[in-house]
Amino acid sequence: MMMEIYKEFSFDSAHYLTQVPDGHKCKNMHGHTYRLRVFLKGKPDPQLGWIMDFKELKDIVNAVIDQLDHKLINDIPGLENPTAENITVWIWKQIQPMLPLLSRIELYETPTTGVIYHGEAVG
Ligand SMILES: Nc1nc2c(c(=O)[nH]1)N=C([C@H](O)[C@H](O)COP(=O)(O)OP(=O)(O)OP(=O)(O)O)CN2
Ligand SMILES: [Zn+2]
Repeated sequence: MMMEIYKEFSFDSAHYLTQVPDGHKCKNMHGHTYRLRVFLKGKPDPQLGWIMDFKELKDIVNAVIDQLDHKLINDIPGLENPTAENITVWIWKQIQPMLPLLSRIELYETPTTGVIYHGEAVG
């Protein structure tokens, strides 16, 4: 029985976009309360009755989010142009090696804007 589980996180960060034209509002430093949903896909273990312990998932993702929370994201190597798209791929690359069942992440930059990413197909 295949299922998806998810856990939601949030972090508060500052950023500015480096590649937008002069005059674009996002060239100015500003902040967001980002919301992140991390999805895992798999079959529940018959004994434990779960795909993965939410607590274990929380600890893995929080260790990565701690690098972003209350930071200027532009200062982080690889995130010099921190669009929602680039932050999403960065988070995926950080957590995927520890989460083999990772199926999708969703990053919401505002209540009305976000990115959904399924990773790159292997091969
Ligand atoms: N494709 C993308 N477009 C934009 C990004 C992005 O990361 N990817 N980022 C920004 C800004 O950083 C910021 O998110 C502003 O976005 P916007 O939706 O304009 O935010 P508002 O809060 O002003 O939106 P309202 O719906 O008007 O309140 C811009 N674009
Ligand atoms: Zn922004």
